[in-house]
Amino acid sequence: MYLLIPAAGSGRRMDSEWLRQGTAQRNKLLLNLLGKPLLAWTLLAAEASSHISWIGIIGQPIDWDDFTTIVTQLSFTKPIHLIEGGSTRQESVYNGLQALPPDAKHVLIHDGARCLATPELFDRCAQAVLTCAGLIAAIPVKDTIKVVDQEKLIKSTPDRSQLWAAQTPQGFSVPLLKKCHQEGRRQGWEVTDDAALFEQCHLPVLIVEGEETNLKVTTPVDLAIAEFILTQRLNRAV
Ligand SMILES: Nc1ccn([C@@H]2O[C@H](COP(=O)(O)OP(=O)(O)OP(=O)(O)O)[C@@H](O)[C@H]2O)c(=O)n1
Ligand SMILES: C[C@](O)(CO)[C@H](O)COP(=O)(O)O
Repeated sequence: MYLLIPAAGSGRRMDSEWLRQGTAQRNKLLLNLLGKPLLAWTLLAAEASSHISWIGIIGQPIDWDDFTTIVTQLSFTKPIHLIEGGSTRQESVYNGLQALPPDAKHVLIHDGARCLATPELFDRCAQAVLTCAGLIAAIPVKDTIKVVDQEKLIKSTPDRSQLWAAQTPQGFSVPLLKKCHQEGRRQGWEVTDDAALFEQCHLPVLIVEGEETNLKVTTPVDLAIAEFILTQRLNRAV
């Protein structure tokens, strides 16, 4: 199974003081999490998955030396390719799709920032994508969600039983996802995940049970929570 890891973001929602960590401002995926860069944890889970056989890291060229160091230090056995990212996640994934080998039939896409996804989740998604056109890992929403207008007045309260929080991995048939991305570019659609392009093209996307711990490190609080979860996990493994 082919895996693309978008890792070309700028981490605007991560406080800039945190991003500096005493040096120049850098990609949040290079932040230290229990002695390793955040991205290393994501890659370790992909390496441990029994279904992933090819990994493409989509990054900005300025980070490539750091990414190469991570890969070298962790002695990965799977082939890892560096692909140039774009100015949005959508553009980065588009570039990733163009860089897949021509024989790639299915692909998983997983945010570098979701560094707590387990190898089992990768495997579950990799198996399921062989039987459907598109899927995403997701979990039921725990909060009551409000739709709000510009004046911060509540407009409605959607039925929670129909709400799921989207995660990654997201998996797709490569030719279909390429077509959806092309259509999105043609029509100027701006989306925050790949499933949204499938939806806009009226293609079905299946939900695969995600993981509550599979959070996306977006703000400093997320980094603290990730550290806590990872510590618990590592202690349990001892
Ligand atoms: N131009 C971009 C923007 C984002 N990403 C990646 O998409 C994933 C999800 O994005 P997010 O967490 O929002 O990361 P950032 O864009 O870095 O954060 P922010 O939105 O706070 O700036 C991350 O792994 C990020 O590196 C990417 O590959 N290319
Ligand atoms: C793909 C994603 O992780 C699903 O939750 C998410 O949409 C990434 O982008 P975001 O802008 O941080 O929501």
